[in-house]
Amino acid sequence: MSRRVKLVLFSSTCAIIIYVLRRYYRYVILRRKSRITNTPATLSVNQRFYHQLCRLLPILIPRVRSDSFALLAIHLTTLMSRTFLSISIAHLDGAIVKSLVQRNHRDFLRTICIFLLVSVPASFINSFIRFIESKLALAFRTKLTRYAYAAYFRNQTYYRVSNLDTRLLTPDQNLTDDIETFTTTLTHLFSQLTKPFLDVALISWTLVVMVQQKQTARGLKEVPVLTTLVIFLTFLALRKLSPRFGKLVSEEAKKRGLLRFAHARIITNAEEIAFFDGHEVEKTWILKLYNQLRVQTNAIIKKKLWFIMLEQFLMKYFWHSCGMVFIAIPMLSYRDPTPAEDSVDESVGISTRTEEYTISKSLLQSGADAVERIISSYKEIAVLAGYTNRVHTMLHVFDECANERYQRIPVTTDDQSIPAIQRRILMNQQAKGEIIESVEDIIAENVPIITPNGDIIVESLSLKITSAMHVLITGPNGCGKSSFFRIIRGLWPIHSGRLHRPNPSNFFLIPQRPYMCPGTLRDQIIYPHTVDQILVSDSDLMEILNNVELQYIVQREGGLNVERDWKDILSGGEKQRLGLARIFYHKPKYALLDECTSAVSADVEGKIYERAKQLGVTLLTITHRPSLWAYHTHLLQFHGEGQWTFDVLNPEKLVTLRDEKERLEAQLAGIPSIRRRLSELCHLLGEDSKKDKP
Ligand SMILES: Nc1ncnc2c1ncn2[C@@H]1O[C@H](COP(=O)(O)OP(=O)(O)OP(=O)(O)O)[C@@H](O)[C@H]1O
Repeated sequence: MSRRVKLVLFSSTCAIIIYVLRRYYRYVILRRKSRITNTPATLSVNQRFYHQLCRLLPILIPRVRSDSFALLAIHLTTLMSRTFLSISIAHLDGAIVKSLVQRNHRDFLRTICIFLLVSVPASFINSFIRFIESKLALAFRTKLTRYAYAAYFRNQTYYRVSNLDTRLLTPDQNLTDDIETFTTTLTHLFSQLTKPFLDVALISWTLVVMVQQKQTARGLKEVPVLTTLVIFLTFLALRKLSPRFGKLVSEEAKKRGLLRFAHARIITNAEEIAFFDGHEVEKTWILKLYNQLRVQTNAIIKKKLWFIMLEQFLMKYFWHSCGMVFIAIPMLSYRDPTPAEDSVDESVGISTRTEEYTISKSLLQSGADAVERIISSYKEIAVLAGYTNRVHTMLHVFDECANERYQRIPVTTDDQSIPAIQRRILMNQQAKGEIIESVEDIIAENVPIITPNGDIIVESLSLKITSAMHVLITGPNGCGKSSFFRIIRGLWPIHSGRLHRPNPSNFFLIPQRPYMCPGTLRDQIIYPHTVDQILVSDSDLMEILNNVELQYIVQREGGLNVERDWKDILSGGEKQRLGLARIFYHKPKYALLDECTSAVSADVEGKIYERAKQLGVTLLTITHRPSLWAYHTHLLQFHGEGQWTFDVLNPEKLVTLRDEKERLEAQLAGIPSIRRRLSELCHLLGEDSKKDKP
């Protein structure tokens, strides 16, 4: 090896080592910084990205004997065969040119025929690569979607993610678009990168073999070193100047999700918006979100413009010039033939050199294309980093929420006037209350009711509800009645104290606006059971509908098996009664009734309550309706500002108190008109009112 080559090799190695060390140092500093500030590190191609990707890959390829692994193996084999085909096509190219220069008709026809024969599998393989790439992307997507759905529907994560945690603004988008884009980008990159790497390896090998066969040509040995150096320097320049595509596309995806969420909200609340004529407000809001998305997309387009320009200059024109120089070195340094060699037929020498030139040019061209693809996929890798982060964060948040570790926008507070328990919540510390599963009773021992935002509604609640009690829950708006249900059903965490309660399956909530699931009328009654889990016959279902005075609906809609958009075709009262029918099907230990009869007539309401009590269901009812007092034995009253009382309910006493309250209210309502009349009389008589005299 000459001194010049050694020097070039040494300086290239030093440059690579310095580069790797600098990258590592930057990663360590970034990690430390993100730990201190509790913020995620920047979204770029770094150790964090590799770490996240490595955690996702086992989900995509769980076992060697999985369909995704088989597809991956087929894909890799196909990519390899295409590389071999490219090399043989380059050799065939050279042979065609050689036969042309030699004017050898037979060889020319033979090589053309071989070329045509090779092009048949080559075309098939090209199309097959796309086919297998799509299949692989679909297999990855299916695996990841199934995994994510399992996590999303575990331990009420779907509720916790939206209500108790603020990290995922649009989980619907994470579960659909993000997973799809992540898997397609990953699969595409696999093809984009595997083939060029194979190409570079095999082409370099072929070129090195050719170089070794041409020991006589000066300058040939430096070509591989110089090529590597040019490629490395180009990579460094592009790496340094590349915008942060990962962060940009991740932001874009977030904004797209918010826009979609706003559209979904309009569809859900279309009737209310139409009644209010609220379209202008909604349009302004939607346009604002769209504009935010437009600005972000525009920023990406602009950044891409100059970056692609730079890429094109370096990898197309600069490399082309370098390639021509490298090919020219051995050609120009070709020494004159010795007298012995002179005897060889000169036309054979020229044709061989032309063949070698064509092969080298073709191979160098393919090699350059391959390296160009590797380097330009840096952009795509950055995009992949953005989506990897979104998918990884989604799964991480699902996991944390399932294990009751929530995060809202973190607030660091030393304000001593804030109660310690609230400070803990604001600083995202884990709930410390204790839940003990009991057989029958609900016993709360100093349990506070605290919203996910950390607002303390009730500081400490202690009571015992047995299955023989039917509890009426009343109080002003926002005092914590529904929150009490959320606490005993386990939707909200308990931050201190102790709660004994039966297994959550013993509770059944009927809200004011019951959820109508997609499916048949039968599905509505048995929800959340499916037809495979059904416990009763059709005649029992008719009996259930009879209990809520809804049997006519079967005839009206055309049977139990008919599918409708039940949310739209039933009236408010019918929906409430259908919701109540679920109690008669499931017969839970505790029915949590949250103003669920507000649109039901009093006589039907009474019948439903009586029937439910006969079935042995314990009723916990939130209501403002006095007509329901008669069906309850105890009263839990929230008075607001954290005050509450729990006592035996005496309906007669309550009726008397209510009558007195209504009488006083009526008297007070009359006072302004009495005052007005009095001042008129004073004016007519020209006298002062006695009331004004001291
Ligand atoms: N998911 C949530 N995140 C944060 N705060 C919430 C959440 N849900 C309810 N709250 C707050 O908790 C407080 C109590 O709400 P809750 O629904 O228990 O009231 P309520 O007594 O049932 O009122 P109403 O009679 O109006 O239904 C309210 O101030 C409300 O703003």
